[in-house]
Amino acid sequence: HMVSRKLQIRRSLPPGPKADPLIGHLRKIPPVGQPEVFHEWAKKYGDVMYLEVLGRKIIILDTLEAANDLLDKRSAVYSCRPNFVVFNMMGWDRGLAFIQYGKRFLLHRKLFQNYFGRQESMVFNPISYEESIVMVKNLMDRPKDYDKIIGRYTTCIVVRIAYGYSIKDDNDPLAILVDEVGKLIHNSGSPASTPVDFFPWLARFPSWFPGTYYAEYARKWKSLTHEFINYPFNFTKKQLSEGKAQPSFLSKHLTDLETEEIEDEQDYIEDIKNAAGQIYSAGADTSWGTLTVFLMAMVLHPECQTKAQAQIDAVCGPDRLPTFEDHESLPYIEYIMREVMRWHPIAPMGVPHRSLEDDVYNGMFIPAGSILFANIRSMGWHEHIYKDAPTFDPDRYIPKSQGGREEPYLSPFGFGRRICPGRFLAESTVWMAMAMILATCKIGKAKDVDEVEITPEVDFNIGIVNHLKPFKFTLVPRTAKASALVEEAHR
Ligand code: HEM
Repeated sequence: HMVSRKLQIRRSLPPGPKADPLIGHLRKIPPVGQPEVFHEWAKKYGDVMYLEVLGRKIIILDTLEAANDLLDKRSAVYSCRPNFVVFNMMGWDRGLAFIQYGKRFLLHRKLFQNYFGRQESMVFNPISYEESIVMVKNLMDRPKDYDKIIGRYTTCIVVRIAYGYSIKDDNDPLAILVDEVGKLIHNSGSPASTPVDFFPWLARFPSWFPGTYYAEYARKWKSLTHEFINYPFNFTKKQLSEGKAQPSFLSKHLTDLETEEIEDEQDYIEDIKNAAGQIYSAGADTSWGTLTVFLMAMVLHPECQTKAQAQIDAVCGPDRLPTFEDHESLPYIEYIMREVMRWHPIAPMGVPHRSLEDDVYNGMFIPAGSILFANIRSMGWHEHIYKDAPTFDPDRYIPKSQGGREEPYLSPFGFGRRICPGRFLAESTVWMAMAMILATCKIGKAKDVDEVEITPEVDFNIGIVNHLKPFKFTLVPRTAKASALVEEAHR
């Protein structure tokens, strides 16, 4: 009887490719290019696919409809996370992204939502504007350092917001910590090309794994994570006690403590400390990666750059730089941003959710404990929604009322109760950087020794957040006037 029931359940699981005994689909899942391969499979097996890897039940959602139906409309069931063993061992266990559904999750979620709501996030606009000027100034001076400069832009913003801390230069102790931790997070999914690195998110030690690679790795890095979370925390605490603290997420919550009744104050301080740490660990690399994709798009599509610059010139004229006030008047910049995020989302399969109860969807059985990935990358490839999907084409978002196709904005920020709480801040930082770069810089193809233009390859380092490998291009001030405006604003 048990066997027949098991068989019945198995039969009604979502379809998927045939699995190997014990290891399941492990050998079928490629180490890179997973979103692409899953999308191909989905054409054969359907929008909701079932895979099994080393005993873990995995569901891949290929359409926005399926992701919304489950992760959003049934969010009471689908808002937990898998146990991220490696990250927890490294000391990230109180960061919202990794917290399991429950009381602590609700607390952290509230902390983020109250501080980073749509309205609330507008308070950060002046920070993004200021930092974008520093960024273009540095880009003009040292274009070859573009990757570092853009990374510094996004880091400076989140660190100011989280701690009221201003990073001065590359030797700033916090800048160094951020670089170190970036490397750490990037390497934690894939120790080497072993079969475990099938998903950077789910890496863990299977019992047969040689040695104790992760355990050692995690131990080694735990103190660094600790330092990363504690160093700026202690800075702000000290500033507060000296009456010098700049407004920030942390200073607000530490100050509120003086008037609020909190049951376990020590524990609560741990929570706000880790939430502040999460602002910069979740907020910097993501926006950074997105902006390097933007640069790539501009190198490959000079026609889009020209169009954007014509719009900026028409709206801002020659005598001033773009500001957030221009957002409505510069729709083409908004379309470029949407298209960058659809073209190459830097978290192409988002962050996995875990289901808490058995469920049935369109006749398919989804067992409790399933790990669900929404293939955001492939959602941008559905030709019936995105015409010529592989092509970078910001015009696809032009409204119907203006003769356009009005294709929908494919939000890269995830779903349901886990949707990225920093999305409004992310959009404004990314938009500001794009507008400022387009207004003041000219991006082009680099030339090789024979004066032949180099067309860079779109090639990513794969991690939790994908990052374009360094590529060659040119960046110069658009005009002497643009350069002078930046110099002046920078002073
Ligand atoms: C372009 C930039 C960004 C992208 C593409 C991005 C994308 C995402 C995605 C896909 C998720 C997972 C959502 C899900 O599980 O369904 C997420 C979660 C999260 N993001 Fe972002 N994000 C960005 C910027 C930011 C910023 C600036 C912050 C800082 C406030 C932030 C804070 C977080 C946090 C705390 C979570 C975890 C939420 C949870 O587990 O409940 N993100 N983000």
